[in-house]
Amino acid sequence: MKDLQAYSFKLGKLAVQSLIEEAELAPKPGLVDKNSSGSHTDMSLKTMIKSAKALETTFREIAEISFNQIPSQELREEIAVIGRRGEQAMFKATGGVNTHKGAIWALGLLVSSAAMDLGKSAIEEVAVHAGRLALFTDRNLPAVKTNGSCVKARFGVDGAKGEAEQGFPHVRHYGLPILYESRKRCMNENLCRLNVLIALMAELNDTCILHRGGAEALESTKEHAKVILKAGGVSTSRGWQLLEQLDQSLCRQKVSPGGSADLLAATIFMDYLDQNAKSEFKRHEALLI
Ligand SMILES: CC(C)(COP(=O)(O)OP(=O)(O)OC[C@H]1O[C@@H](n2cnc3c(N)ncnc32)[C@H](O[C@H]2O[C@H](COP(=O)(O)OP(=O)(O)OP(=O)(O)O)[C@@H](O)[C@H]2O)[C@@H]1O)[C@@H](O)C(=O)NCCC(=O)NCCS
Ligand SMILES: Nc1ncnc2[nH]cnc12
Repeated sequence: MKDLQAYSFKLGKLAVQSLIEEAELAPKPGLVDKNSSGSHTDMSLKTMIKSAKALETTFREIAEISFNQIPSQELREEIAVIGRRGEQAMFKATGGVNTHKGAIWALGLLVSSAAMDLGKSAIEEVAVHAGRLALFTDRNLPAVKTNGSCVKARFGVDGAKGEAEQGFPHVRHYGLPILYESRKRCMNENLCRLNVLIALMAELNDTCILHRGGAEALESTKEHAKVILKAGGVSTSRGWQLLEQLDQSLCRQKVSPGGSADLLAATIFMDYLDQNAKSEFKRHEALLI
């Protein structure tokens, strides 16, 4: 019982910390960061931080209810209730602004999965189990039109739901690998995380970009992000210059890669889980010597 409470508390803190670190990271093209509000007129870094902090209870409750469970219909619907309460807490904290809806979804599922076995699984498995949970239908989902549902119907993309149901492939195949590869190249952590964002933007069918800018904006954003990666990433002077140009271009179009920002937060969270598991393993090894 003590383990459960301590681990749930930790997961809640790590999820919030990941959201705050994502929000602060700068310069992020079109997004809110510590330098500017990007393409947004209704949010600032202050709003993002307030929103993130208001979600700690949500993540902790999701962790508590997921302890010792396996992905199931019942658990899926239980965390949906908590997740929707989290959305209300977010709207209350931000005065009605949608800062973190996609992040509540992604991190909620990942927290649930991490809590199922108290951190004994490798992070790959955490993402895959989160996907299994997402595959259960939430029978209480209110039938409301969302930006995501309209865009998915119009452009035939998977969106946030599909990303989760497939076990977060963009986090596993792009986010985490580029984070590790950038660290090997001895970049500072800021640059490593900016590279993660760019790698996600190069591949993701972000429904936020599609909603505000259509298919043309999505394609040009992906292409521009790919050129940054080809230039060696944001740590090269050419890559940095291209990053600044991308920011200017997205702000001019009032387009924002909110889905990529959520998956950056998910990547940061998964990396913290991994570091946590490794330090626990070392602690056990030391006890055995
Ligand atoms: C399954 C849900 C995610 C709902 O799905 P739906 O398809 O209805 O999607 P949306 O309501 O539109 O929200 C999805 C948000 O996910 C982010 N996102 C976008 N593309 C992707 C992608 N390819 N992969 C992963 N994630 C993606 C994105 O969130 C960020 O942007 C938000 C702002 O977006 P936007 O809606 O465009 O902005 P608004 O201000 O509202 O409008 P405009 O200003 O542009 O006019 C911001 O919040 C970021 O987080 C998408 O917005 C899920 O939410 C659901 O079913 N929840 C119910 C509860 C539940 O089951 N919870 C369980 C786990 S806790
Ligand atoms: N930093 C950010 N700016 C705008 N929208 C976001 N959604 C998630 N993170 C965001």
